[in-house]
Amino acid sequence: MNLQFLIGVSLIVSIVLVFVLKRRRKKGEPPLENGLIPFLGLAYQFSKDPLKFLISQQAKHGDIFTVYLAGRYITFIMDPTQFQYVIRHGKKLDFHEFSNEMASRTFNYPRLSEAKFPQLSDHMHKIYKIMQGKPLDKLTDSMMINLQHVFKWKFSQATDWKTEKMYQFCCSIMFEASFMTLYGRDPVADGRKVISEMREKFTKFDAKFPYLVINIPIALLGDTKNIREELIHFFMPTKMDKWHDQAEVIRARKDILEQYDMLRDHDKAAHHFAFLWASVGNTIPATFWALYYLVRHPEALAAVRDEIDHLLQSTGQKKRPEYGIHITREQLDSLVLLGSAINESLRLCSASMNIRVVQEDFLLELEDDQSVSLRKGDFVALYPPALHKDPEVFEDPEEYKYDRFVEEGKEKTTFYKKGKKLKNFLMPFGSGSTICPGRFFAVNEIKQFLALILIHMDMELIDFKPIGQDNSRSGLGILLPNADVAFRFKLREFSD
Ligand code: HEM
Repeated sequence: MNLQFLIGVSLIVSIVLVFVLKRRRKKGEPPLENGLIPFLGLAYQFSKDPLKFLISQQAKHGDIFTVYLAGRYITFIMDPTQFQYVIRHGKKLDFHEFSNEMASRTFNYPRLSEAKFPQLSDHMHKIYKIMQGKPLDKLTDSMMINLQHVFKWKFSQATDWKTEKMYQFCCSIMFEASFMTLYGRDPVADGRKVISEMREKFTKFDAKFPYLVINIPIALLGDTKNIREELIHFFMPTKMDKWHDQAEVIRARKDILEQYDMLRDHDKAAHHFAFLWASVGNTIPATFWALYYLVRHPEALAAVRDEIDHLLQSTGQKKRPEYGIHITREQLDSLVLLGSAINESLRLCSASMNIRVVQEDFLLELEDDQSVSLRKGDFVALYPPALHKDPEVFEDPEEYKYDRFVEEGKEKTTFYKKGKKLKNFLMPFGSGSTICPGRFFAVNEIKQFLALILIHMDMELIDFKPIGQDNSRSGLGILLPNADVAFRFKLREFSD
């Protein structure tokens, strides 16, 4: 038998199998697209350009449809006026099962099963409150101090133009300052060297993160397994015990993890590593896009800088080279133009898919007496980029408008679809009970970074060629740029 014959036979068998075994749509269920390739279904078409693919399915089937993607049936709800009906069904549409499995596999700790680790998941979620409300003030103040340490160390000499790659630049500053704010530092070892080693390994791990999430065996991902182990080892309890000035949220996580004898030191360290990923994995690219768009749009940069300069004046602070700026959380909140510029860049670069797993067969009731039958084990997904790029909600959605989220000097929160005011119009942080617990801190960090750099630096792009987005982590959070971009900066002249 020759090879061509064998390939031909397997192809025919696969097509017959797909046809015989393919799922059929039942009454009340959404339109179904199985695709032709066994197991993969339409995964290839989806991964090439998720937004384009989903919009084409929407044009074909309407706002709700089910697609077979890499072994999973996923029902997409495309109409944002219906999102709240999915979000409020926390029990029948659960996220934790999915995230727990995915996170334990990706970061290499045992699954948080109730039988083995009673209430561990609950305890961990309660701790997230320490990143909101009053405790956020302390975290924010500490970030400001650490950011200024890094700025002073890196830029005191930048009196002449200095050129750097912008993503690298944002990554090194945000990684170091966020790490020190959350985890503190070892007072004896050369903290800066340790953090920079960790950042290099983190960047390598992060590049493979999307493959781990979709369950590609780590053995096929080159050196990733060793790098992950090295990263986990940074957080072994014996090492962390030596670090001073840890944030309350990290101390509380350590205390909780210590209460579970079934967890090995390695497992505890892996949990800390997972939290590190959550805290910088999206914040770094989000910071990059926020800075990139501002530097690319000088009128936006000037307006935002003006707002910050006014705040400094009104609080009696002067821009001085010694980096002693203090901006409280309330003052950060009052910077509406800066907040709007950040929201606008999040609108353009965030691609976090909100996924829920259907816990039992049930009828999901939607607005206007609509309903849809869902099957146990299927996924339900909201894909915010379709909302973020919807011209009915955001006029000229491909354009960067730094003041899109400002109205009469205040934050604008009124956006409409089909004449209805949307409850969820910007969703970079997920939604409902699983919404990102670090979102307020994240926005504050980015504001602080931008405020400091606008106060202290003049900046210009060197590469004017517009950059695109790397779609490989589409569905997982903030997209990375598909290339880094050179820019130059120097210290602004300070006057009395
Ligand atoms: C721009 C920056 C950030 C973005 C876009 C982002 C986005 C997200 C998203 C989409 C989720 C999943 C929520 C869901 O699917 O419903 C999430 C979860 C999470 N985020 Fe963030 N995040 C950011 C920054 C942060 C920061 C700074 C921290 C901590 C300091 C943090 C901590 C977490 C944690 C711990 C979870 C998991 C929550 C759970 O266990 O349910 N995030 N984030």
